[in-house]
Amino acid sequence: HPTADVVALDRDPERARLLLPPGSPVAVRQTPAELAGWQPDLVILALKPQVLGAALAEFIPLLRGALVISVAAGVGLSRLGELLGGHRRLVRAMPNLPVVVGQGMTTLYADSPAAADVAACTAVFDAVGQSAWVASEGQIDAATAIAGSGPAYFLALVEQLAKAGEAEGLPAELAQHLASRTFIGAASLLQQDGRPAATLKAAVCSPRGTTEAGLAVLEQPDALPRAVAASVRAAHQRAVELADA
Ligand SMILES: NC(=O)C1=CN([C@@H]2O[C@H](COP(=O)(O)OP(=O)(O)OC[C@H]3O[C@@H](n4cnc5c(N)ncnc54)[C@H](OP(=O)(O)O)[C@@H]3O)[C@@H](O)[C@H]2O)C=CC1
Ligand SMILES: O=C(O)[C@@H]1CCC=N1
Repeated sequence: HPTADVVALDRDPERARLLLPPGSPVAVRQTPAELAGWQPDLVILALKPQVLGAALAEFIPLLRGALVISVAAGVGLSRLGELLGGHRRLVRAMPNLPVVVGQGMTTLYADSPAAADVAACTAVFDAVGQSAWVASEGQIDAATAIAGSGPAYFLALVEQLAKAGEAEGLPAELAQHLASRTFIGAASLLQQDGRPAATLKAAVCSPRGTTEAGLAVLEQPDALPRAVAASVRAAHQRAVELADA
């Protein structure tokens, strides 16, 4: 936000500065103690679930009065509240990696949040893509398995498509280029056209053509449908496990 004072805390401030664009007004500090006396309105905790338990105590003095957003996969509001000394103005967010190019999809949940807090969180995550609030905390873990981890699934498919292209006789570099441009093109089409994926998929299939032949294999119940369902189930399960990490 152009008028906000933004401070990034990172154990390695030099590395953090390298992530900021030249001339960025964001200040970088190493420890919460360096911000003693400052009362931020909004704090985003972007630590791994496994380190939250050990790391959060030193943040408690900084957070008084702040709206706190955690992006940690799996870690529930009740545990976050305990780790933050009973802090209650808490929101769970699950963004995804495309936030770095302004195309993120973030899922949000809080227990009975104030309207102003909903508006503040929505503004933060809409600035880097789109956001959606879910009705129950459990849905955040399911959304993590879809949108949080999802970019990696699609990128894994691009990898496999490129490998398959190579196996069919294309040069490796060309196969990679074809696979990634096809992925980007299909995603742009989905975005701009507005019709559901199933409808656009049907538009690619010429009667008795090549796509039908490919999909007949890919969409066998034991192939893509099973692999995707099992992968999402494993990611969802892992989010639930991380609650106790
Ligand atoms: N990657 C993704 O696409 C998404 C990740 N998330 C969530 O974001 C969080 C971060 O994940 P991710 O960015 O992938 O992980 P990273 O390991 O890249 O980032 C974790 C950061 O926390 C720092 N850190 C570790 N221990 C401490 C500590 N004790 N005190 C202060 N800082 C510490 C790490 O520093 P150092 O490198 O020095 O260890 C690192 O900068 C996780 O909770 C994850 O669930 C949510 C949505 C999507
Ligand atoms: O892999 C993870 O645990 C995190 C959460 C969603 C994406 N990355």
